[in-house]
Amino acid sequence: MPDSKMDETKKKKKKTAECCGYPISIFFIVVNEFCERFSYYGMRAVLVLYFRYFLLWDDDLATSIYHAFVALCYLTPILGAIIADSWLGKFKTIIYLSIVYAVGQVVMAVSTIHDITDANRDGTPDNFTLHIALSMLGLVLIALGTGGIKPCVAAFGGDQFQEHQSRQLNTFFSVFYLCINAGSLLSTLITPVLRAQECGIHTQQQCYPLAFGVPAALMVVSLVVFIAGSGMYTKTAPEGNIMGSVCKCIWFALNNRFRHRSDIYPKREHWMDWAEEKYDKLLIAQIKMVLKVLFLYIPLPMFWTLFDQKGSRWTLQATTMTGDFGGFVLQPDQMQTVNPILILTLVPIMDRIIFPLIKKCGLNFSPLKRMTVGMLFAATAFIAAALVQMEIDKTLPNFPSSSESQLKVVNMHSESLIVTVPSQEPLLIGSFESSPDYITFDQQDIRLAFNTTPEINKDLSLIKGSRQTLIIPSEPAEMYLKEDIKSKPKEGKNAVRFVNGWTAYLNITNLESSLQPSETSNYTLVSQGMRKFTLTDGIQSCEFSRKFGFGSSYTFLIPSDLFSTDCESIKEIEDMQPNSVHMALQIPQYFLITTGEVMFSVTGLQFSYSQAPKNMKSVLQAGWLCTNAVGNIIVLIVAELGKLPKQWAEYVLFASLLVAVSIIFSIMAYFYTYIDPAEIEAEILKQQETDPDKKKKKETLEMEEKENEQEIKQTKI
Ligand SMILES: CC(C)C[C@H](NC(=O)[C@@H](N)CC(C)C)C(=O)O
Repeated sequence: MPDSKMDETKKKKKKTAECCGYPISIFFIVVNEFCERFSYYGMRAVLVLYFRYFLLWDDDLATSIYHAFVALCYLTPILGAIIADSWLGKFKTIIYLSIVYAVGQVVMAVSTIHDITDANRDGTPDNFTLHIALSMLGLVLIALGTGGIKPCVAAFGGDQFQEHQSRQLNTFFSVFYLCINAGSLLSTLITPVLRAQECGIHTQQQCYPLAFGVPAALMVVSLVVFIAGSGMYTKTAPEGNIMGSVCKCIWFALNNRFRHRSDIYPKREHWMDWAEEKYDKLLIAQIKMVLKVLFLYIPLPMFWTLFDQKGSRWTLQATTMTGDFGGFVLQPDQMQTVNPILILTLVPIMDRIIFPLIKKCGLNFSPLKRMTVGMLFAATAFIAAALVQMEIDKTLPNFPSSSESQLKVVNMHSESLIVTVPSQEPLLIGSFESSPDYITFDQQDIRLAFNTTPEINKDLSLIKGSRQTLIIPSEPAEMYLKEDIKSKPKEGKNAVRFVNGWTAYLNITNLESSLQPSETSNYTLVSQGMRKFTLTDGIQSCEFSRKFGFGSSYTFLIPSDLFSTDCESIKEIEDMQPNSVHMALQIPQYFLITTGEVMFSVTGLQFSYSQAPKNMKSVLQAGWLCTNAVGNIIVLIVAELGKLPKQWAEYVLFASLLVAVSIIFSIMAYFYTYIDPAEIEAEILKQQETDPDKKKKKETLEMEEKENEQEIKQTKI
C-alpha cells in the first residue's frame, strides 16, 4: 500500500455536521432508503397481477418469472459491492446504479400502457411481444439497480459516523430498518389501490401505468434526495481492484501452503499467513477478518428459508382461513402487511426497552447471541404455524386420496329417487336435492341403480383422486358426471356453479357462456362479501344475491319456476363449507417471526458493518444479503421437491432444522472473537512502518519465483 494511503487510514475522518449527535448526512440516506423500498415493494405488489392479467400469462409462468426476478434482486448485490469497493466507491456506485434502477422503473411503467400498441382501439395491446420485451428489460435494470445499491447504501450510511458515535451507529441501522419497512408497508397498501383505478387514452382499463408509475417517481425522488446530500457525505475512496487483490492473495496463500506442505517447514498460525512472503500484512489481516465472518454466515440461509415462507406457505394457509374482523375484512395476502407493521413497533421497543433492560440485568447479549435467539424465535413461529395448521385441518373437507374417488348425486328430476350405491345403504334423494355428502369409493368402476320406471342401472367410471357429481336432469336417462374442485378455491375465493333446470338457455353474470337446459356450468370464482347474480333468458330476467365467506364452494340448482318465483326458488347445495378458522390466529406466528427478524436481521446488518475492514464494507454487506438469496433458492427447491403429506409436519420439520442450525451457529459464534477492524488496521500499519524487511521479502520471493520458472523450463528441455 502506498504511504499516502497508509496516512489516510490512520487519519481520523473529517468532522461532519451533526444534529443530536448524529451526522446530518444520514437524514438523506434514510429518506433515500424509504423511497427506494417504496419503489421496490410497490412495483412487486402488482407485478404478478400485471403478468397474469395484462400479459395474459398463466399462473405458473407468472409465478416463475416473479420468483426469478426476486432471486436476481438478491444476487446482484455482490456485483454492486465489487463495483463500489474496487472501482467507483460507494457514492458513485449508488448514483449510477440508481439511475439504472430509475430507468428500469420508467421502462416498466411504459410497458404497461396498453394504448402504445392498441392501434385498433379494442382495449387490448396489439403487440404483446413489445410489452413483454419492455417489461423484461425494465425488470433486469431494476434487479441490477436495487440489488446493486443495496449493500452500498447501508455501508455508506455506516461510513458517515465517527469513531465516538458507535451508539448512534447502532441506532442508525435500526432506523434504516424502520425506513425499509415503512416504505414497503405504505407502497404495498397504496399500489394495489392505484391499480384498481381505471385509466387509458382510447379505452379505460385497470391502471397499471399509475401503479408502476408512482414507484418509478419515488425512485427518481430517492435519487434526487441522495444527490441533495452530496456536499455533506463522508466519502471513502476505493483502494483499487481490491477484489482482484483478495483473490490473488488467497490463491497465492493456498499455492504457497501446498508447496511447503512438508513437515520440515514450520507451521503458521493461519493458512492465510502463507501469503506473507508476497502480500501486505494489512491485506492478509483484512482477508482473514472477512473470511471469518463469511464462514460464520454459512448456516444463516436457513433463517431466511423459514422467513421467506411467510410470503408463500403462510399466505396459502391464510387462504384456508376467514378474514372477517367484523368492522373490516382482511384478504389472505394482506396478512403479510402484519410483518412491516410489527417491525415499526418492535424495533423501537427492542432498542429502547428490551435490550437496555437485558443490559441492566448484567447479561451480555452480544450480537451473535441475539442472532441465535432470533433464529429460535423463527423456529417457534413455525411451531405456532403448525398448531394453527392442525386447527385448520380439523375443519377441512375429507378430500379423496390419490387412490380414492368421491361422488355426490344431484337430483334435478321432478320426483324423489332411491339410488342404490355399492356397499352403502340405498339413498333417498328428494327432487332438487343432493346426496348429503360425497361418498368415497376405493374402486373406480361402480354400478348405480335408480328406482325410476323403467329402472335405470348406470355403470360409472370415476376418476381416481377426484370429486365428481352425478347430475340427474329432468330426463333421468340423460344423467352425466361433472368434475368438482378437489381442494380449497384459490386465494380464499369461493367457487360457484349453476345447473340449469329452466327450459331454455340462460345467461348468468360471471359465466363465460350461456347455459343450455339441463347443462351444468364450470366453476366461477367470486370474492368474499355480498355478490349479486342476474339470470336472463333474453326475455325475462331475475336477480339473486348471496353473501359469501372465504373458501367455500356451491352448486346452485335453477328450477323450472325460476322467473315466476323471481329467482327465489334457486336452491343451493354446499359442496365445501366456508373457512371457519380465523386469520387472527396467524398473528402469534407473525409476532414470533418478526421478533426473530428484529434480533437476527437488524443485528446482522450492524454486525456485517462493524466486523468488516474499511475497504470491504460493501462486500461484507453483499455477503450478508447473499445469505438471503441462498435462503430464497432453498425455498424454491423445497417447493419444487414437493411437500410432506401433512402441512403441519412440514412446518415442524422446518422448525427442527432451524433449531439444529441455530445450535451449530451458536457453537461457531462461541469461537468467534469480536474485533475492531480499524484498530487492527492501524496497528498493522504502525508495525509496517518500522519493518525494514518488508521490501526485501518481496524481492526474495520474486527471485525465487523466477528461479523456479527457469528450473521448470530446463527440466522440460
Ligand atoms: C434484510 C433484507 C434481506 C430484507 C428487508 N426486508 C424487510 O425488512 C421485511 N421486513 C420487509 C417486508 C415488507 C417483507 C429489505 O431490505 O427489504
